[in-house]
Amino acid sequence: MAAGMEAATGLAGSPSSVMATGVLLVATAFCLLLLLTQPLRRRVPKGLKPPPGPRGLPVVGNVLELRKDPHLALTRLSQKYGDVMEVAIGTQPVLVLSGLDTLRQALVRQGEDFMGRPDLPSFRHIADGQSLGFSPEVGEVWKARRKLAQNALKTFSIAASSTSSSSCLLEEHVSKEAAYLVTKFLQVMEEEQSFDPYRYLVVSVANVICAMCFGKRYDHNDQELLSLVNDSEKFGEVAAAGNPSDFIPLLRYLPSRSMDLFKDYNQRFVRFLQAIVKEHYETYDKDNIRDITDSLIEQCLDKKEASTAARIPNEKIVNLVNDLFGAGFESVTNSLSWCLMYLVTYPNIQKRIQAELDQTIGRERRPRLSDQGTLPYTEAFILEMFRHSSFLPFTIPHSTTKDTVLNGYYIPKGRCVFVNQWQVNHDEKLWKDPHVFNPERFLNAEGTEVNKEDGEKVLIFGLGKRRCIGEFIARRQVFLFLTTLLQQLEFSVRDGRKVDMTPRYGLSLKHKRCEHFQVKQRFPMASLS
Ligand code: HEM
Repeated sequence: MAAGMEAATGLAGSPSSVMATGVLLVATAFCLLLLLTQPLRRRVPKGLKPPPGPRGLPVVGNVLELRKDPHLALTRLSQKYGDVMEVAIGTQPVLVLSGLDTLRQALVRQGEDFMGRPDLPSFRHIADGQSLGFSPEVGEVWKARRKLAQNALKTFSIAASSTSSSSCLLEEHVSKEAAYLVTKFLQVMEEEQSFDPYRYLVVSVANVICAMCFGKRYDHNDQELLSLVNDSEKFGEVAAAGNPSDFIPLLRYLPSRSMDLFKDYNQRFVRFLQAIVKEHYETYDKDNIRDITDSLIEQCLDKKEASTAARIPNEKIVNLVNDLFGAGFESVTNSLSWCLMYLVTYPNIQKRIQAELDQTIGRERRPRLSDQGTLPYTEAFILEMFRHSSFLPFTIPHSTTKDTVLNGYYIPKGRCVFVNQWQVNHDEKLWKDPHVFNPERFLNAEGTEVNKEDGEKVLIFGLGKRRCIGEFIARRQVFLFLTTLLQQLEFSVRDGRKVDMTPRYGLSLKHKRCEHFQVKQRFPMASLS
C-alpha cells in the first residue's frame, strides 16, 4: 500500500509530469480559444452547402485582408470564391454578395429574405437608434414609415410651385440654389483666385433638402449648418461596411477618437433637428402645411385613430427628418463633387457637355427638369460618374430575415450581408475596359440616345426592398445642378495641376478636397428666363 501511494504521488509530483500537465492545460486552453474564436458556423441542412470563402485567422478572422479598401479586397476575393462568399470579421461570419444577376436574385426576387439590417453597435448611435435606414427594425411599423417618408418626399418635390415659373418645387429649389452657386463661385474666384468647391456645393445641396424638409435656407456662412455638413466624414468613417469595432467586441472597450467624434456628430445632428421640429410644432397650422416636417406632424396628429403601423409617435418625427436630411445632402453633394473632379480631369468631356447644352438649351433660358431625356451625352456622363466612382461601394449592410438559400448555398437567418456595388460597376463581364472613364459607353452608335439597359446595370442606389427612397429626387438634382453650372461656367484647376482622384474608403468614397479649382464665365450673364 505504502509502495502504491509512493508510486501515485511520484506520478503526480515528478517535474516531468507537472510539465506534461501544464502542456496539456495550455493545449486545451488553446483549442478552446480556437473553437470559441472560429466563426460560428451553423449546421447546414442536408443537400446544401455553406458559402465558400477564405480561411480566417483566430480572433481577427479576415480583418487583416480587409483593412485597406475593403471593396477592392472583396472584389479580388470574389474572383476566387464567387458571387456568394463568406468572410469572417473577427468571429462574425459576413456574407458578401457580388455579380449583378446574384444581386438581382437576392435583393429583388428574394427581397423579403435579404431586406433586414444587422444590429451593429455603431448604428445604435444614429438617430438615437431609430433610423429608418440603419436600425434593425423591419416590421409593419417600419414599412409604414418608409412609405410615409417616400410619399412626403415625392409630394414636396413634384408639387407645383406657386411662386415661380418652375415646373415643380424641386425645380424651383434647385434652380435657385444652382444660380446662387454660379454667383458664389464667380465671387470667390475674384476674391481668392482659386477655391475648394465642395464647401459651397454642400451648403447649396443641403439648402435644397432643407427647403423641402423645413421650408428654410441657410447662408453659406451659417456656422451651425457648416459644422454639420462639413463634418460628414466623421459619420462615414464609422458607418462604413466592415468597421472592425462593429464585429470585434474587444475593440469597443479601447479608446477610439473616430468613435467619439461619430457619437458627438450624431448627437449634434439630432439636437439641430430637434430645435427645428419643435419650432414647427409651435407654429403648426393644419390649413397651411408648409413642408415635409409639417406633413409628418399632420400624419402624426391625424392618424391618432389609425392602425398602429400607420401612426408615428411625435418623437419619431425627428428621426424620420434626420434620415431624409442626412441622406439628402451627403450623397448628392458627393455626386456633384465627383462630377467636378472628372470635368477638370477630362476638359474635352466638359467641352462636349457644354456644346450639347448650347445646342439644345441655348443661352437664353436656364436648364429645366423637362430637359432630361434631351441631353444624351450629359446623361451618359452622369451615369459614367456613378459607375466609375462607385462612391457608395457597398449599400448599407443588410441581413437575412430568415434561413434561406441563394445559388445553392445555405444562409441562416440573421446573417450580416455586404452588397458590393463597386464590384458590379467594375465587372469585366458587364463592362469593356471598366477602369476607363468613358461616357460614350452608354450611347448608341450615333451618340443620340442613352442605352437604357446599360444605364440600369449601374448600381449606386441599391436594389429591391431597401432601394434608396431619394433616388427620384437625387437623379433630378444632380442633372439640374450640373447643367445649370456648366451652362454658365467653365471649370479648371490652377496652373494646369492634376486633382487627386484617389478615393478614401468610408460609407462613401471621398476624393481629397482640392483648393485649386478655378471658374471662368462662359458668356456675359443676363437674367435667364
Ligand atoms: C446620388 C444620391 C444618392 C445615392 C447614390 C443614394 C444611395 C443610397 C443607397 C445605396 C442606399 C442603401 C440601399 C441599401 O441598403 O440597399 C440608400 C438608402 C437610403 N437613401 Fe439614398 N442615395 C442618394 C440620395 C438620397 C436622397 C436625396 C435621399 C432623401 C432625401 C435619400 C434617402 C435614403 C434613405 C432614407 C435610405 C434608407 C432606405 C432604407 O433603409 O430602407 N437618399 N441610398
